Amino acid sequence: MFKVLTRSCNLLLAQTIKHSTCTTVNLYSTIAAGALTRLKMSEEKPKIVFVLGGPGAGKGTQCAKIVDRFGFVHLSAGDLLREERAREGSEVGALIEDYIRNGKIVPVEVTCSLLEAAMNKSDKNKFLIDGFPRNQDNLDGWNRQMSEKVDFQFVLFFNCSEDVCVDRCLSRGKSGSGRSDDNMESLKKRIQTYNNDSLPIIKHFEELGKVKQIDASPSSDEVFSKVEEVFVQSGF
Ligand SMILES: Nc1ncnc2c1ncn2[C@@H]1O[C@H](COP(=O)(O)OP(=O)(O)O)[C@@H](O)[C@H]1O
Ligand SMILES: Nc1ccn([C@H]2C[C@H](O)[C@@H](COP(=O)(O)OP(=O)(O)O)O2)c(=O)n1
Repeated sequence: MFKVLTRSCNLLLAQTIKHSTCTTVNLYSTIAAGALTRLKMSEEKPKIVFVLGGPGAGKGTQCAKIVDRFGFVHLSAGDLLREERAREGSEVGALIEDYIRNGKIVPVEVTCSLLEAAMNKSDKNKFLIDGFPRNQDNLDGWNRQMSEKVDFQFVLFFNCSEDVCVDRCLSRGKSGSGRSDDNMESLKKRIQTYNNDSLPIIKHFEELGKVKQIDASPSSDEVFSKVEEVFVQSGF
């Protein structure tokens, strides 16, 4: 993401130009101009879209389609937490499992660091941040650690009734998601957390005029046609 290497190459090229013959200077100038353009592009802050909605609303499903159509990188906070939980030697694995199983939101220090590391690993400049920020702690941590480093675009909010969300999660569990929270007991807590902690965050972004709301109850292709409109209208 942040191309320090490009900067060094550029300096090297500038020094080479100083000590070269005229023809070589022209050649190197052209290369240097290219390097400069790349440097300028790489210095642009990454564009961020937050993707929110109830558990099972279809966030992951729609993100996969947005990646294919618009070239975003999909970073799911839940997936990153599950990966970290499964990583051998992780010091926070047990903590993550406890939070996930009980439908609670993992402290932001863990989640935000995983998100930042995943962004830094990528050479792309457009990110869908799925399932984050999910409570005030998530939002405050993001504002402290990341908001200055990114170019926030909007919140894509998949709105869906509780019954549809529950049905989708239970079917996902039955068809072998292997998730320790796709069961009725965890779901009750996840929905409570969503209503109490996540909806106020969506409301906060709404007050800032930053929410693009989509009805997530139709088929996934129908939902995506609305998503597509939002991204095209937003210049992607
Ligand atoms: N529009 C839709 N209609 C019916 N089922 C859907 C739709 N979108 C997603 N699903 C299914 O519902 C489940 C939850 O979707 P997922 O994208 O994993 O949701 P989330 O990321 O919001 O938890 C999955 O099994 C998925 O295949
Ligand atoms: N910002 C986040 C996102 C997810 N988590 C944890 C708690 C959530 O219940 C689980 C699962 O989240 P995920 O986004 O994968 O799934 P659902 O939207 O709930 O279907 O991960 C978290 O602690 N903090």
